[in-house]
Amino acid sequence: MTLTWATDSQRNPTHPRNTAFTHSAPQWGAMIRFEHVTKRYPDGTTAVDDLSFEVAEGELVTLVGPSGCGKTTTMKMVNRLIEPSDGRISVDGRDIAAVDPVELRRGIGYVIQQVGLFPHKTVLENTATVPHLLGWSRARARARAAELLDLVGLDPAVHGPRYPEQLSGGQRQRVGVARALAADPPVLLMDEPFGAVDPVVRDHLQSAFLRLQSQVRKTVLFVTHDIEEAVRLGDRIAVYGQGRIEQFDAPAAVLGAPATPYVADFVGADRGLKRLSVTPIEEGDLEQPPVVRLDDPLPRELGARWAVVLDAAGELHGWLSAEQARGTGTVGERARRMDAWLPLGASLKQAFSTMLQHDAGWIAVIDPEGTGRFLGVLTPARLHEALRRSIDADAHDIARADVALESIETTTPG
Ligand SMILES: Nc1ncnc2c1ncn2[C@@H]1O[C@H](COP(=O)(O)OP(=O)(O)OP(=O)(O)O)[C@@H](O)[C@H]1O
Repeated sequence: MTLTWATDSQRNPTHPRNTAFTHSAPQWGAMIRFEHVTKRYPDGTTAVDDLSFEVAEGELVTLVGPSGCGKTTTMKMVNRLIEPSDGRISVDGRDIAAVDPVELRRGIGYVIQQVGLFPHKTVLENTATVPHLLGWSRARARARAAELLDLVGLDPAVHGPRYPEQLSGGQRQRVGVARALAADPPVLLMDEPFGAVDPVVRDHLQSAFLRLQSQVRKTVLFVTHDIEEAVRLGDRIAVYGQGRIEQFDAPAAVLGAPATPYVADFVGADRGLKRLSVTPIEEGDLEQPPVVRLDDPLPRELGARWAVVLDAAGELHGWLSAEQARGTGTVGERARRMDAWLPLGASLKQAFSTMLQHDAGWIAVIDPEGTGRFLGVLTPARLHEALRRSIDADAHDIARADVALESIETTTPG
């Protein structure tokens, strides 16, 4: 499949997604900028109060907070479904007050909880809606729609001809995402898009969306009231109090150093556990067990309780215990399949959950680039060390920031 979306931010080492535990503002260009934005509704409610923040190009920012704190109002001001009472919002450098709302919305995909698919149109037709409106030829719009369905994990041949009511809730949300992306908008607004599905489906949708975002690198504002979702998806998180942002920071920083007692309370006492979601498995976390090949003769002595079994191409096949190694024949005749594996860069939470799911004492870690190359194994002890590393690194960063601040204060004349 060939996609024409911009992916420059993917290669940019200063991009927020590529710099772990970013505390500072992004160095990449701002795509969405709020400057002193206030929204007062006619009945006197101040939904958003003097809000200023920036979202970098290709960055995914989650807006999280309790019901009624102003998240949806913030989001709807970006595509001018709601007009601010005060302040200025710009998208890609243009003050949106001066942009025709219809033109503005062409560059902004919008995904909401109740997907709002047209019931009398097929999934493929639904997905092709915006390209049609933009005047694309029928063939081009349908080809694009098929490509998008594939990208969100639906088979265009199977699901494309169906009607929305013939899909599950999770599948409908995927169509909603595909439809929002169909005209290739640089900006995506997502308002609790996965709020109406059960936790298991939600988990799948989040994983699928993260994979998708790593390919398409849209600038995303994502509203949720679920701190776990905010932490898992966001490059940075805006934690809302009443109409104001209490903290705007990388997930690890929000978990590691809540800026106010309100944020600490919102994040919850189990924030150490939530940290598992934002700490990736790194190569240095892996152990190197003995390795044998599928067509090797059984080695008799492994020198360990088990060994990893690779196929001729070096891809993970399974494992072999010390007892199984003692017979005669080839490794392939005795090896067991290994289902507990993850790509490098998956979160420690995924690692922990995979261990539990497969009742495995360790998990294999493979190359994330799709080659399937075996890199090493993660054990519970190493998982614990990785978690400690993450906490220590954060404490160190925060201490460093304090030192930097002190030295500015002490060296500033006057
Ligand atoms: N049209 C309106 N008129 C008056 N007040 C409104 C209007 N729309 C929203 N509000 C109020 O503005 C505040 C912020 O609402 P908003 O929908 O932005 O919150 P939210 O954080 O998205 O909440 P939720 O998570 O429940 O969707 C709330 O107090 C809400 O009652």
